[in-house]
Amino acid sequence: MKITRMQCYHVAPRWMFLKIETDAGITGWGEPVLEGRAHTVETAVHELSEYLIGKDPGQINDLWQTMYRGGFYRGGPILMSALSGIDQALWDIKGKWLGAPVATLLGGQVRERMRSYRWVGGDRPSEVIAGMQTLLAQGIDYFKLNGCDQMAMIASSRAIDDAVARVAEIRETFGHTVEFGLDFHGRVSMPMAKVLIHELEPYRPLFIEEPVLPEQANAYARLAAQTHIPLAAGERLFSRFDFKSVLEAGGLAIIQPDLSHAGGISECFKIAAMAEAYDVAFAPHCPLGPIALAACLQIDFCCWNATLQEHSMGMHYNQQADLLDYVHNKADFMVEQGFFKAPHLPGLGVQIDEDMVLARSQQSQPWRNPLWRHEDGSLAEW
Ligand SMILES: O=C(O)[C@H](O)[C@@H](O)[C@@H](O)[C@H](O)CO
Ligand SMILES: [Mg+2]
Repeated sequence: MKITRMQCYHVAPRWMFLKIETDAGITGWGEPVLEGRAHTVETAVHELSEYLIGKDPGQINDLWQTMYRGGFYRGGPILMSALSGIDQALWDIKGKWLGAPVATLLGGQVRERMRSYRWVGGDRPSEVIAGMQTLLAQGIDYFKLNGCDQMAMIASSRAIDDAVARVAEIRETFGHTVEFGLDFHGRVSMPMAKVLIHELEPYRPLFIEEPVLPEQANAYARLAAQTHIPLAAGERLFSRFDFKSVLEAGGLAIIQPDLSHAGGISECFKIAAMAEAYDVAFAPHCPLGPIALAACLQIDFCCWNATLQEHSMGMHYNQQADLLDYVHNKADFMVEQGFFKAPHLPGLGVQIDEDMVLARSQQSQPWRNPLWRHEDGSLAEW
């Protein structure tokens, strides 16, 4: 079998799908996207395609190493997002060719279902209680919300109190009938993370995500030493080599690589194994589309330390389209009592509505995250 064509499709809300075609008539789908930089990633996919057109798609390991090492420069969000989506599509082809889900090819299932969690509130967390009440009525009791609004390097006690009050209200309203992660989203400086984490300790959130920016990853161990709250990060780390230093330094209880940014199925399967050696849980980041989620689920069902799966159903970014709009086999991705079922179809297990992708790709607008400013006019971390 040989790869004959690779084509990217930009679709609402902010995703990009890659279709890889072969001379055997088998196609594979991937999601090589970096939110807000889709066109840059598309160019990287096009450049990497020079290593793939005419090659055997089944040679995933060699194609991965060639794409990673062949261009001298390696790693980082753009190149690794391009590589990730290509890797996903190659595994989709391999599974379809062999008639098995990717999880089966990677050694088979270690669980019967996978715990998921649902976003509530938006970029500036609001209506969290109402959102949780609505979803709790549907049997969903695991959530994630942004833990704070923008936060100055030395924040006011009012800003700290606002963040803590939101969490206190969750516990006052629901007690411990709900679990929730707090995403600091890299908005908080190290000094303020110490203060916020200390103030949040009594409310026992399930985890605190990106307590500081990835550039401050050396602070995770110090922050962990002051709290019992599990710390999580990883959506802005892009390979085994990024995770290696973080795992060695310690501090993270949960790592959250994104299968569309951190090297795809091939790389994240290895990252999960590295984390297991350090007794660290694996919880793939996935605020993206259905192909990215399908890739995550393949890894979730064959990695013992996979614990929590993010998804974007009803997420605040999903304007003009929601998670399953481009999918034929929607039922395979429905969350039941908070859990995903095991994938059963060959490959990634997602059947893409190509007509809809083609139609919507004609009208898609580029997505950009907002630029936030502090009250003094300086740029704020979003
Ligand atoms: O945890 C999450 O989902 C993420 O922090 C998410 O909010 C961001 O990654 C966003 O997708 C960036 O454009
Ligand atoms: Mg996050």
